[in-house]
Amino acid sequence: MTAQTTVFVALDYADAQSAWPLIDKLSPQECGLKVGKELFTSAGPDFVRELVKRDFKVFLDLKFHDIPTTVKKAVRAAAELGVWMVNVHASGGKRMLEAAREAVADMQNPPLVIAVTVLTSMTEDDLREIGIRSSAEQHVLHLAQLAKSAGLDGVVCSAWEAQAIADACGHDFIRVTPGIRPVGAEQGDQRRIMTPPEAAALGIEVLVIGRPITQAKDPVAALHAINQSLTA
Ligand SMILES: O=c1ccn([C@@H]2O[C@H](COP(=O)(O)O)[C@@H](O)[C@H]2O)c(=O)[nH]1
Repeated sequence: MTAQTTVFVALDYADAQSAWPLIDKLSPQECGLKVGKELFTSAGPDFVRELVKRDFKVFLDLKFHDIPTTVKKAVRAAAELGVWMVNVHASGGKRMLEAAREAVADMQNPPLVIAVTVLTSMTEDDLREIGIRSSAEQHVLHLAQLAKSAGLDGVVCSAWEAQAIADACGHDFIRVTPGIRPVGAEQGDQRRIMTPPEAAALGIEVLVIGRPITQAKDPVAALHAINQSLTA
């Protein structure tokens, strides 16, 4: 792992019981943990609090997307779990993004609040189907600048757009990139993908990696190999 690139393991398990065997073998020094919709819905807030208690940096990936008041309350509830980072969808608009920021403004140790731009599973054909005519990179940049102007800390994007975001939004605007695939790993439903060393070479702060680790024969060895590849 380089000084600035950290792997967050996406714990996309059905329930806490299925997730603990891997978590018990991991240390907060070698990775952060991402809890998404499936595991949070089944395992709940106490599971997240336990990860925080074990000193893991937790990215609670619930991608809130609703009216500003609802998002503000949801972000606050997520933040009070003690997590390191929470997120919302940038396409909820500027007032919604500002509400997300305001939700944690009075906290002593607020989580980072970031916005999802264009899902890494989406192609330009997918964007056209939902009425977006610009290229994926242009749309990601537009949403990243909107998130920046609303005072958010960074964005979820694909590694393909990471350099353009740093150029447009500055180097302290965090880029969180799923869609990371070691050479030979199955692409699955991801479309805008990059290898871990290529992404680290771009200085990307957070690499989110799920199935290439969790579905490996030896998930801990898979994580170690990825961390090694970042420093090679
Ligand atoms: O644009 C996005 C936003 C979030 N994700 C999440 O990241 C992980 C990726 O898992 P893999 O198994 O490595 O594909 C997953 O939890 C997604 O919900 C994303 O992939 N893309």
